[in-house]
Amino acid sequence: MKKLAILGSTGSIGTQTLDVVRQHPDEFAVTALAAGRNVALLAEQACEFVPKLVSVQTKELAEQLRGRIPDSVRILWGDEGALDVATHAEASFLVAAMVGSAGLAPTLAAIEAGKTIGLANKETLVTAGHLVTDLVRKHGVPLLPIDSEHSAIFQCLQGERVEQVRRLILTASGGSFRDKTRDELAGVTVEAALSHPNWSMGAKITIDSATMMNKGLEIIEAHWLFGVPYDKIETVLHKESIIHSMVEFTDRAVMAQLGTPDMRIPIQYALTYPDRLPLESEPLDLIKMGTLHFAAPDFERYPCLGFAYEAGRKGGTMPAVLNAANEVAVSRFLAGEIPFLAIEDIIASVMAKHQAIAAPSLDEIVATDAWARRAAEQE
Ligand SMILES: NC(=O)C1=CN([C@@H]2O[C@H](COP(=O)(O)OP(=O)(O)OC[C@H]3O[C@@H](n4cnc5c(N)ncnc54)[C@H](OP(=O)(O)O)[C@@H]3O)[C@@H](O)[C@H]2O)C=CC1
Ligand SMILES: CC(=O)[C@@H](O)[C@H](O)COP(=O)(O)O
Ligand SMILES: [Mn+2]
Repeated sequence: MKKLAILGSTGSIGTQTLDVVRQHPDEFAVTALAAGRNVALLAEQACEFVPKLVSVQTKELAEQLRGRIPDSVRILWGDEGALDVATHAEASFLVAAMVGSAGLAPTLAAIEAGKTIGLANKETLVTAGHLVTDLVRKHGVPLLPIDSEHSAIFQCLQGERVEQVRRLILTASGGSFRDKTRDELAGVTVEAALSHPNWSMGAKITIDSATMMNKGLEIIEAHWLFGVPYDKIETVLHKESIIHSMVEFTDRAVMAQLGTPDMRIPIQYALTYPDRLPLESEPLDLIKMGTLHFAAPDFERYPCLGFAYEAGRKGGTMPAVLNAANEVAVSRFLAGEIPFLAIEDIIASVMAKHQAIAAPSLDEIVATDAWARRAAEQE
């Protein structure tokens, strides 16, 4: 029985992880759950799975949970609560599915505590890729990708040697505005931006998908997960999201992983790796699909892709700045404060003001993240 802790249990990845657990009650148990503000859903989850520990963002929210969940479930809150969930002694596996760089500290603590990490929270690797990968090596813990593209690449690399990789090819749907020109983007609404053509995901990643910053973050994520340099990481527009990514090897053989767009498949693969288990999910019907489409990404149409390559290649604290500026800009767009195209302007402007620090410590990353957030708020 694998015992799980989940950061972000009330989100899109968190709830789909619990769906996988529901399908395999003899394989998985839930030990600890951390959520943000959704007390009602966390209470339901706690009643259903009866973990040892739950945590929410504030003390007030924790008080709202009391009396609504079994007495045996300990209730914590805040950063400390999330840290205790991530490092709970009885859990061997952490599903890191909080959104944003808030997931970094508890994920680092879980690695230090020897937990296997199922990583959905890509912002963690973008912000502090060198620290996460060094710590994973030091503690000998597996870091298993949940992000669909990285799970695909990970599956394509089974039994292969990374030195024999010619290219990683990340597929990109193009997001909610893929059929619009840049001029048409000026007046788009939050509601339209939140309508992803293929995936049902949290609000932040759905906006990232529309700006293609999601693919930019995924390029940096792939660099750290697979140790492949940026000039060997490419993207291709693939509007059906059926091929989840590809690897080209030195002999020009290309491996691809395909499937219906259902995140429970990569989530379950991380949970069961190196085994596989059955999963109740829509089968892929290529005959019904008929055709799959591919196109080159246009860096003028999607400047965030270029920002991500620039930040990744510059390294040091620059990816943390890219990420923090993006997080603030996306939340300002979601709040109706700025237009869609201002997201890109804010990121470019904050990056231009930053002098990257090489090989930063955690304290330097945390300080830089805070600086970039303030700068992005003031733009
Ligand atoms: N959704 C998807 O299909 C995919 C997501 N990812 C990545 O996975 C991560 C999660 O995405 P997704 O599930 O879509 O996001 P959601 O917005 O759906 O969920 C985010 C989760 O994090 C919780 N949370 C947010 N802030 C805090 C905080 N400060 N402290 C504790 N908990 C917090 C939320 O709690 P609450 O709702 O209770 O406030 C919620 O449980 C992201 O990094 C995303 O990029 C990667 C690939 C695919
Ligand atoms: C499901 C998943 O992994 C997302 O990151 C998804 O890939 C977003 O789609 P696009 O960024 O390709 O629009
Ligand atoms: Mn992805």
